[in-house]
Amino acid sequence: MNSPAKPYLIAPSILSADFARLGEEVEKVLESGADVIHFDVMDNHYVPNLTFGSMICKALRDYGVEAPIDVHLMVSPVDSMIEQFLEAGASIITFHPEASSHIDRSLQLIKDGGAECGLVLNPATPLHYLDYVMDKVDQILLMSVNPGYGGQSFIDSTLDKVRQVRQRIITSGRDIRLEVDGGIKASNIRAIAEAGADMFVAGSAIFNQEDYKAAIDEMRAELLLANNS
Ligand SMILES: O=C(CO)[C@@H](O)[C@H](O)COP(=O)(O)O
Ligand SMILES: [Fe+2]
Repeated sequence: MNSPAKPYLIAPSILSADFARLGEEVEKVLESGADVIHFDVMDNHYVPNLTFGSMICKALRDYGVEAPIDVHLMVSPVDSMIEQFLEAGASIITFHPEASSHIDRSLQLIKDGGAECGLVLNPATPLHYLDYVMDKVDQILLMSVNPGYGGQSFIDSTLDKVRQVRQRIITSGRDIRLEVDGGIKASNIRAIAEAGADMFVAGSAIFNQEDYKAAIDEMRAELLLANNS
């Protein structure tokens, strides 16, 4: 059985939003039914692209955004960025284990700062990174594209990985969210949910549409059809 323990969460990635109007974009996507704001931090070192830092996260909080902000750190090293994002009001912070020298310490740093913590595994990153942290993580993020850019195609081998991680979560007996990120759209979200995911990042499939609500509603309709029994 692949049944997730929590309702499905849709997390638009602001990487595909209009940065010149970021506050309005975030407001609009939340009004359109988004559950969480996914915040992609890239450093032109761990990944070959550069986005935004903690000041933008703080600016969104100051603008009045109260929804959970899910910070996906694609940076190396990670610990100084974790501290900055804790101060900036991040709700969830995930990082790539190969970008941290001391994975357990980085996870504990996030927890001690009052945020939820998790690891991100790239398409070719093995699951063994999860072996000794299942008692600690609140969330596991499986990348379904290679990190660095929005608008890429979903890598199908992720589905098997999702099934395997769902089994690990069930075995752990803990309530750990399983998030998938990259190339998600209405046409594939149901299969990803049926494999065991319960949190879905979508950037281009939402922000590249005229009507954000229609895009999110279409994804929710597909999720309602997901058969997890
Ligand atoms: O972390 C990343 C890319 O590195 C993602 O969060 C993307 O921003 C998702 O964008 P789409 O694939 O949905 O357009
Ligand atoms: Fe992301």
